[in-house]
Amino acid sequence: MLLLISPDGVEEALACAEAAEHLDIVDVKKPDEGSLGANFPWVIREIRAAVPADKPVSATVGDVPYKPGTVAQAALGAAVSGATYIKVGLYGCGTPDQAIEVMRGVVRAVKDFRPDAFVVASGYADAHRIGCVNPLALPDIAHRAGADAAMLDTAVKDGTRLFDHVPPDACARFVQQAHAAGLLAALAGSVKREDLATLTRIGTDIVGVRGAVCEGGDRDTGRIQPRLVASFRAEMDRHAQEFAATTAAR
Ligand SMILES: O=C[C@H](O)COP(=O)(O)O
Repeated sequence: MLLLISPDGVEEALACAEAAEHLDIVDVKKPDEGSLGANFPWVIREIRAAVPADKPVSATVGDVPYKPGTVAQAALGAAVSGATYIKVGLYGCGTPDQAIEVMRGVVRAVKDFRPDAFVVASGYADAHRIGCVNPLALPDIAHRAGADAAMLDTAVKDGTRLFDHVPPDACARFVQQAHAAGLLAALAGSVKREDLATLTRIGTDIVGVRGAVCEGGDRDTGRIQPRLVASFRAEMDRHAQEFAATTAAR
């Protein structure tokens, strides 16, 4: 399982760079603009320059409206700024057809510019709270749009977590459907260390975190700490080893 960490700016990206050996993807975000809030192009550029070259930089395009042209142009902006993972939160899409239309525009805009870029279609585990597309439709949406991964996060950061809204069995189906479509499955949403056993068992490819690696576990007032990134990674590795041993013993 890959570890994606979401800094809110250059200072936290430097903390990620310090912990680079423990993480896989640095995900530029602007949390005060929403769960998948988009940061400025110059911040993406500065973070790309600050993070070791072998670590991919991801950028969120925002909690986007159902405006396919606007979103495609924003996604290209993230790619031009140096992100190679482009994440789109389909906040304003009420139906799978709307979400596919938005994602098709993003895939074309990004891949025309950079064919090896990795496009992530993200829905929200707590979609029922904001009236957006069913989270379990994301693998099919991502597949039909030509994206590379389907993701879930939570829209409302009020302490509720991924599994409060989409229980482990449903997340397992999400992962299976993504894999059946040839996609990676990424899961996030106030994930904590105690969720790692389940995320490992169900075959999650990428886990996204912020709060869990911030001081005090607080994604808003805490700052990302390299030592928390290292200990989160150690816990991931422990679960991966335990899971491998259990599977081998069967
Ligand atoms: O993409 C991952 C998100 O930044 C998750 O943030 P969170 O762990 O604070 O919910």
